[in-house]
Amino acid sequence: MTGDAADRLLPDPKRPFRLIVTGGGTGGHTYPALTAVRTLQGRLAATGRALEVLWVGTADGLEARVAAAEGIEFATVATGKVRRSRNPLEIVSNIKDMGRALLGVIQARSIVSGFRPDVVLATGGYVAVPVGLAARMRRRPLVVHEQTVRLGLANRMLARAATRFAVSSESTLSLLPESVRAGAVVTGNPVRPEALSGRPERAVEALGLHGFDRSLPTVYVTGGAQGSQQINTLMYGILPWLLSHANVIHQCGAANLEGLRRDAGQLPAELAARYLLTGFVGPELPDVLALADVVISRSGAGTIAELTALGKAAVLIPLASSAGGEQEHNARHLHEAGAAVALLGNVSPDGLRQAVAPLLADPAYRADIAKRAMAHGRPDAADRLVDVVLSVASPTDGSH
Ligand SMILES: CC(=O)N[C@H]1[C@@H](OP(=O)(O)OP(=O)(O)OC[C@H]2O[C@@H](n3ccc(=O)[nH]c3=O)[C@H](O)[C@@H]2O)O[C@H](CO)[C@@H](O)[C@@H]1O
Repeated sequence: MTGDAADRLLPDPKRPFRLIVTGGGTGGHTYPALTAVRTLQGRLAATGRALEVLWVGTADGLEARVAAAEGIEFATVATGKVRRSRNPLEIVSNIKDMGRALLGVIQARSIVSGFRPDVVLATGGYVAVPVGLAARMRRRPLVVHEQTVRLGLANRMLARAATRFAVSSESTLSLLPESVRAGAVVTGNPVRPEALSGRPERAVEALGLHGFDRSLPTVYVTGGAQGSQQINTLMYGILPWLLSHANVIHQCGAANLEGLRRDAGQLPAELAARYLLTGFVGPELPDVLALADVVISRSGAGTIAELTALGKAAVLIPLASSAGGEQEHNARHLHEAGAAVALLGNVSPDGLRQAVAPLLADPAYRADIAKRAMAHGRPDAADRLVDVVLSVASPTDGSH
């Protein structure tokens, strides 16, 4: 949709567009929400219109910190976790949580009535449930977005309340109730715009990678936001070999950094010069991705969205216990399309070495996988989601 469409939806161009965004708990729910907000803001600004945003989340979730850092107004509601258990102790917790969930709905109703949003955008996590239900009760348009191929519990609960249900992958459509599927739309998973515009040289400067041998390929190893002990262990099984063929940036998770630093201290100096070990890659992430020729990674939804939007050759080692096996699904799906190399089941250091070696040795093979990966990317996912938000927008008439 263009700015013209936004004009049609908001007869009074001076009146700011009002959005309630809700979702959080983890980065997976938080960052796509933030990207959608920023994209909507940009689209409205292009037509000279302001955006008023209220983020409804939990005080201890990542979304509270992100909203504060971005200067987004923030409100909290009570949330309750729903467990499926017959354990008597858990039943007591469940009753308490149901009470909190009810309180959350009452609080959310009052927030929605007070803010009078043109649209409510929910991106998953427990907190999205009361806010989504309140949107329905107050008859405000509700857009629900699912990031992963499997439906999260919160989104399953909200599916029937949604005005439009947006998913990141075609394969999720069949999991939606039939009545919801008809109006569902595949947008992809919004990738923060800066992730797509990294520059290799900036990574070298910012991270002090002056010992890297630029005639060799660079491998970025990542275990997702928390790091992965499985990937760390595999890496230390192949590290001297890997460093004799490549430069390596290894994101190991903040909690694992100290222990691995001691092991890295054993590397010969000429190999150590080509190795950067870090707990978490912060604002340099886009530049690190730009520098990487090969990525060894978990297959969480956010990472997959970035790697495919950019077109990166990747070896994927899914987290076996991810909800509904979604990481395994992501990895297998790309592997079957020749768009990544997936290592499933019990992975050995030798298995990893055999998967990585041809990617390092053969730039044409690497480029082919990268090209196929890119065919799965949706760099315009945030724009598509914003299209959906604008298409359901209904100006409030003050009667709610
Ligand atoms: C352990 C777990 O429950 N994982 C889930 C979690 O993954 P998790 O949040 O770990 O992984 P995702 O791949 O979704 O997102 C990670 C995000 O953090 C960024 N990043 C990562 C490391 C780093 O050092 N710096 C950095 O900025 C990545 O670029 C990416 O944008 O939510 C995802 C849903 O979205 C799910 O698919 C995963 O199964």
